[in-house]
Amino acid sequence: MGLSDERIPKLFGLLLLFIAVYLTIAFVSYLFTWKIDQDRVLRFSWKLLSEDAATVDNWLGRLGAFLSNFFIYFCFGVPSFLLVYFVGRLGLNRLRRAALRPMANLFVKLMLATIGFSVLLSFVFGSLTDFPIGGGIGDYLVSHLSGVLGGFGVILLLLLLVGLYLVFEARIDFNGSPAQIRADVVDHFSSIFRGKQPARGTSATRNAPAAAPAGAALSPTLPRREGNARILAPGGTDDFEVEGPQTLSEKGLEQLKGEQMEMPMDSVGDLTLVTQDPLAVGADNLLVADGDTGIDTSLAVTEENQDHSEPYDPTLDLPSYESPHLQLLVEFDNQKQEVDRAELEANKDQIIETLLNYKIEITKIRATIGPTVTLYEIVPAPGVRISKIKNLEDDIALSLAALGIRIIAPIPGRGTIGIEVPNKNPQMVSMREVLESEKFRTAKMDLPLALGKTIKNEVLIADLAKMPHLLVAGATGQGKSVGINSIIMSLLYKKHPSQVKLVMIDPKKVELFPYAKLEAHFLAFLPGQTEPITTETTKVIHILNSLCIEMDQRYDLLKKAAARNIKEYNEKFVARRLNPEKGHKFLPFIVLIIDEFADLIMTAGKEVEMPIARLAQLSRAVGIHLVIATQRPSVNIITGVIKANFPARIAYKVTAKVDSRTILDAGGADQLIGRGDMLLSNGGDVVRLQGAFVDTPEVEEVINFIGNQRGYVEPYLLPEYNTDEEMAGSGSLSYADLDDMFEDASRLIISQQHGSTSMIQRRLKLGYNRAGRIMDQMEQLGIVGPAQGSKPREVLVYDEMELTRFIDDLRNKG
Ligand SMILES: Nc1ncnc2c1ncn2[C@@H]1O[C@H](COP(=O)(O)OP(=O)(O)OP(=O)(O)O)[C@@H](O)[C@H]1O
Repeated sequence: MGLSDERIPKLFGLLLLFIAVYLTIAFVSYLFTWKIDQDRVLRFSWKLLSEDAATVDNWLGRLGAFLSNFFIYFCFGVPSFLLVYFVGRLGLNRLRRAALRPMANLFVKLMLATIGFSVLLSFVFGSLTDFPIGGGIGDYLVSHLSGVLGGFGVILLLLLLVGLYLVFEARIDFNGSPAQIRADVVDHFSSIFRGKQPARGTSATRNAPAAAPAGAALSPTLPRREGNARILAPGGTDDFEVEGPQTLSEKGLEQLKGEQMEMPMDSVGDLTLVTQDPLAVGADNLLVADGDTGIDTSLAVTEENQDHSEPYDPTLDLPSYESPHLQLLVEFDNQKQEVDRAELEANKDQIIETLLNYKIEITKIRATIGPTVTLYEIVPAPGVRISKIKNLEDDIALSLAALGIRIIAPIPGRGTIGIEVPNKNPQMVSMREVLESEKFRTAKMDLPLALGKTIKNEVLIADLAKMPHLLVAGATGQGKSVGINSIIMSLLYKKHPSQVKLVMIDPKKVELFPYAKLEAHFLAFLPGQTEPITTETTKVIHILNSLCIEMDQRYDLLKKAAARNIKEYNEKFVARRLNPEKGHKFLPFIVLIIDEFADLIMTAGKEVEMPIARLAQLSRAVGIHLVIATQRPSVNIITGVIKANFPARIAYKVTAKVDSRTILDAGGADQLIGRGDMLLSNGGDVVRLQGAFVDTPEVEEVINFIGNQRGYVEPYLLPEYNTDEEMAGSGSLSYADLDDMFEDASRLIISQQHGSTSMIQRRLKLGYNRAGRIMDQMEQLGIVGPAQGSKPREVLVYDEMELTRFIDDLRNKG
């Protein structure tokens, strides 16, 4: 029986945990038994282990006595406990199969701390006690240092070391008040011990964009080294000076010469952060600030229940639910793929030459190596106009003639030009590595999506809740289905079934089919629906309208709770300030996923388009978000109405520039290279990403893992949508019956969201009777609610497009 790869690190982890516990007990015991045991241990040394005659008092026997004496007496004294802590952490790390790199960092830090503390303890307490408090190493260093620096000098040295640590590692800003500085220091150390990335800088500056560390720089004036090609790992950055003075960054080259730079894929190494990435917009930039939800809550009646017992925990509905673990996903071993120095040089030369052909001189080229493409950022010579390069974009691309060249002229916010050239050996970005990344694991977003990696190898996590809807388009076979799966996987990995529900629509009946197994956990559908994934167009229309009703109902709940959005509402509910007996309930986010909406638009047109538009316009505040995908990026599918309501868009490779324009309002998607290479646009910024890859078997593993667990007894049902009722409402009314001013009056009422007859009278200069008749017609069509005495009527339609649909329907009925 062989052990699978997966189990070996776990076994190792368990062993390390055992060692950590063993050493802890032995060390604690040493504190009490050292005096009695020390003679015996020193007498026998390591022979103690085989000397049956020797007896010791250490709670863990001769081995315990030997090891604790070795570490505490001979080595580091009491700070030896820090090393035991490290062994424990390493054990946990192996057990969870997390990234190893942070462990190396932790080891270095703990080692330095151990030595530092042993010196400190020896120095301060060494002469006061017989106990080897700072250990042999601490005593040795203190005796030598005091000889050289004197006692006072040692104190100063220790203070200097502490100061250096606080300035360089903890990045404490000493400008703050003493309390603030203290809080930052405590924060820093506690985050180390909690195993988080230590907090750096002050609480005030911590959220500011990271300062850019210096990067590696290479000069093209250096001899070419083909044949002796230096290897650069993806994410590395290279500068080439074309002319002009050598820059300081030359130093970087000297340090890097002949070295092989490898970067772990789950982190952004120093090299990648040479500059604030001109293209890669971090997740924060993608987030749209919570806007006004349009609900006037000032008059709303708050139904607050003053029960301040334990907060409500929605996850207790399924208390034993276990989120899928990362081992269900495949770990790709592709860290070895690198970009060849010769490849970089050749591309650089070709770019310079091509530009020279067009009489464009440049002063500097910098290369940033991403997983799929390398970005060459060019600084044009003074006097060269960016517009000239922009105009020559197509010619330049043609001259460079490699598939997938994209020119960004200029890179937004910088006076430079970007040329992206595909790497010979593109690197796969696995779902597992993005989900495993610190960024995803610590993401505090409502609906985090791990989309892939930027040109700088940074994992990009976007919050769907803030997008707030996503349009995904691209030609067939370029990665759209994989992309949709990675979006769903992100949610499944991060969320409990009580927190998010998925409504899935799949007219092609293939892509989303496996998710049916999540029926009792993550899916939401209509009552009486036999297949949890909706495929038929008529059902799709029902489900979309049902979601509109769900949205309206949620708005009502929010209004009653005087909450502006789902977050505020749920916060109140969790704090038990809303009474469930009055209809309040915890509201999960709802994500509607439509894989291939082209077929729907083609067959049902406005009937599908309008509820999608209505949802997209209004559903954000109540936690309903849409992800719609198509492989037919033409204007009759991605209509103006759809586009206007989906600011966040993903484009995979398309065949023609016009398709790219249809999706993104910009070219570029036609120059992608496929296989998950994509552009993410969020209201203007376009970021190139290599999408995370997840294969169907992996998806199935995750689905089975969840599906085989106990789920809800009742699935999450959306409100009934009854077309008959709607028909009955307008049944007696035909288009011809409508008043000539009906449309104008309705538009007025909807735009003002104020259902008053006197307003129609006043604004449209109509008599009382006529205005009243129009109001009745509106009620019959369900545009406004019934009369409420002297109060204005409730307006039931939120936007004019919905009105257009009503009127079109009526007109078509004749
Ligand atoms: N992120 C990715 N990384 C690497 N390869 C990918 C990635 N995404 C897709 N591919 C490759 O491209 C192939 C097609 O991807 P996918 O099935 O997602 O395309 P699609 O656009 O959905 O196609 P269709 O429209 O026919 O369903 C995959 O089988 C895979 O080999």
